[in-house]
Amino acid sequence: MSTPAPKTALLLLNLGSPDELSPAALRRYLREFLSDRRVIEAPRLVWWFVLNGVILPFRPRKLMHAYGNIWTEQGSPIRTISLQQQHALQSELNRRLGDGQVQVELAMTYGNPSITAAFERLEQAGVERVLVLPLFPQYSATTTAACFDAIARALAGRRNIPELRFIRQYHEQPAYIEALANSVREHWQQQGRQGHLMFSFHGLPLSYVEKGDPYPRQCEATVEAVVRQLGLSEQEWTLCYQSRVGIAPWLQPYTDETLIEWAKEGRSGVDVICPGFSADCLETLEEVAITNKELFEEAGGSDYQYIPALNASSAHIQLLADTAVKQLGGWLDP
Ligand SMILES: C=CC1=C(C)c2cc3[nH]c(cc4nc(cc5[nH]c(cc1n2)c(C)c5CCC(=O)O)C(CCC(=O)O)=C4C)c(C)c3C=C
Ligand SMILES: [Fe+2]
Ligand SMILES: [Fe+2]
Repeated sequence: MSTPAPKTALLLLNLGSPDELSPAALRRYLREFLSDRRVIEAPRLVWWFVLNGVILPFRPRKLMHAYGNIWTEQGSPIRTISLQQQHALQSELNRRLGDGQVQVELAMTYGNPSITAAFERLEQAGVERVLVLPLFPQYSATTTAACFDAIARALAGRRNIPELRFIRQYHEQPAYIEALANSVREHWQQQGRQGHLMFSFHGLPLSYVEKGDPYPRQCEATVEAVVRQLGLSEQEWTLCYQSRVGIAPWLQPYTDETLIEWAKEGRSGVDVICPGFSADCLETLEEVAITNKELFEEAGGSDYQYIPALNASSAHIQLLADTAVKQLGGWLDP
């Protein structure tokens, strides 16, 4: 009889969200998130004054209203949806590989459930091999590499660390492209098709890209593949970047400014999809689906629709399972 393979886990990572809807919880979350050097590259001393003197005293109160618009009884949507993804993926991997072959865990880079707590649970379960899947399809140092650093920090000082594999990106994976294209087609069937399809991605400071972050090239590759599948002409789609913070230039064109410009030009009818967000969150549900719609309509536009993220849809779970299984090669019982 051969010895069974060491126990294996799949660790899903997303960005994180405040624990509760209160200024104190928001401040705690923002402090952790915006203290990460992967996210903010400004000189430390300057940033310390900006964070403690400008951002933390004022932004939590402003964000209370934004989060209040999307908060549910279960809490923040990104956390609820990520938990649904974890459970659905656990069932799918049990079905594909057999019960108990791979334990699926969830953690957030910032806040809870924390990466440290996830590794503690895995250690208690006797897991010796961990495949890490950051739920960011397009690689960026600000997100994917921040996950890597957070894992290293969580394991620092441990005597026994597990064997690790790390998935860097899946922006061009055929199943991802197909899931996005199908979600657009389904939306068109159910809600009607608007004249233009906008792809809106979270932005990045331009200086990060100039220093070598490949993120925008990967966003472009995703969009090119999806529009090819949908058979769209150049005039039927636009790629934009949203959610900029601060006064430095970020990736352009900006989503909000583009929408206002279109509305002023008398162009109406736009479907917006956000392929970089694997779960709906503040930036999609509040910024894109509510605030940007209001901006568009106030500037004279009409017929604006948001296409939900892939979330815990069957197509999404299948593609995440495919991605994981491919990377688990050699780790499982034959
Ligand atoms: C200021 C720097 C920021 C960079 C760089 C950045 C990159 C980046 N972020 C995401 C995904 C998400 N960001 C979210 C919220 C959010 N992002 C920033 C700042 C930067 N993000 C802030 C300050 C916040 C908090 C809200 C706000 O103050 O506006 C979220 C949503 C979390 C939630 O609770 O729902 C996600 C998801 C990506 C993918 C990305 C780079 C590619
Ligand atoms: Fe962000
Ligand atoms: Fe935002």
